[in-house]
Amino acid sequence: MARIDLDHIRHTYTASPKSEADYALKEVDHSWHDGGAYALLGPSGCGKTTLLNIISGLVTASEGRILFDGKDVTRLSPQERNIAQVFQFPVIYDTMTVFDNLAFPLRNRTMPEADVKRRVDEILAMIDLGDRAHRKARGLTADQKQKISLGRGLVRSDVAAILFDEPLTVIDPHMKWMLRTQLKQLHRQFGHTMVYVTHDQTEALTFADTVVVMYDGEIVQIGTPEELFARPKHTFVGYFIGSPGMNVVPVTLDGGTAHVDGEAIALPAPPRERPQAKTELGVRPEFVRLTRDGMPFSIDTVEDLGRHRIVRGHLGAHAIAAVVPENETIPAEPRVTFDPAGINLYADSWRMELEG
Ligand SMILES: Nc1ncnc2c1ncn2[C@@H]1O[C@H](COP(=O)(O)OP(=O)(O)OP(=O)(O)O)[C@@H](O)[C@H]1O
Repeated sequence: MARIDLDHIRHTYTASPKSEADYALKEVDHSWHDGGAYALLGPSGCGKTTLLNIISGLVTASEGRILFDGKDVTRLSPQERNIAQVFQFPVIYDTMTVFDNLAFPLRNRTMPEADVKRRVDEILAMIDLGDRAHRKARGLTADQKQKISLGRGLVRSDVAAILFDEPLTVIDPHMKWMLRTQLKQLHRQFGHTMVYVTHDQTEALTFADTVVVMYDGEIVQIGTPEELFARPKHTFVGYFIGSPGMNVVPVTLDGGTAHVDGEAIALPAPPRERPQAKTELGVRPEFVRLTRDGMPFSIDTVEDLGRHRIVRGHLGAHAIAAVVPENETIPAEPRVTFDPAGINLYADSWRMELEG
């Protein structure tokens, strides 16, 4: 397994890029530690696959270097980098049996047959295909074939990293949950460096220790699921992670107070700098309280999810969502307050540090 250093990587698919907008991947300069479980999370087109393919060697970055354990692998092929990669759709040998598909990467490296059998049997149990081991892959369903692909990615324990590109797209929802849990267990057991691309926050947050959130060709935050929830560095992170996402309202600032539509909101502390830029206040629905005192609030809808309700309404012209626990009553004429512990401030979409 390897530490991965992304040294000032940039990538463009354009022959002669003229501006930053021509880069599918803006500058990435990070170290990912040996044995880490990383998820690359972001919407379609934000550059996740480009970054993953740069790590695997399927794409050579236009600029910068990539190092595995300090060794420059920028110009090396995926085989030379010793990487396992699992794609969105099955990549298997249809005419081979399930067992032989899984054994192939091991036999290629001349592993003794007894060890091949032990390892393949372990993986077959994990992907729940033990009873089909000696069937040809050709006759299997799409999700069974994808499980073989996943198994092939996991079968070797001597790879530098295992890369997954939306590997569970064709798997049915229940199996998805099981495989994700097993991947996590496997990671704990063997400590592989794993990088997992997805646009699904549940998949990212349950799989990874560290989530890398991408937006428009840029990494906007790298953090634990808890950090992304409590302190989104960019309004996009607040909006993209969480269900519903963070409420964001434009404010003007006056020391330790934010003003929205003539209403004053006490901040936990004044911001360190005086921003010239567009300022916004972000508060997750879990920190919005519906009370009898506070700012005027009109309710549009109440959605009962069993354990809590999601109340959507308006503070002046601004849409606000609140999560209300099942055991709390919603006042007949509700007003709204924001728990200071959940308040974040943003200048031009980037989080501002507060004093103290
Ligand atoms: N081979 C290519 N040639 C030209 N442009 C490309 C190529 N591959 C990707 N792009 C462009 O680069 C940008 C990033 O694409 P990329 O596939 O890396 O994003 P993504 O986050 O993985 O999206 P998705 O989830 O849809 O795969 C997009 O604007 C895409 O159109």
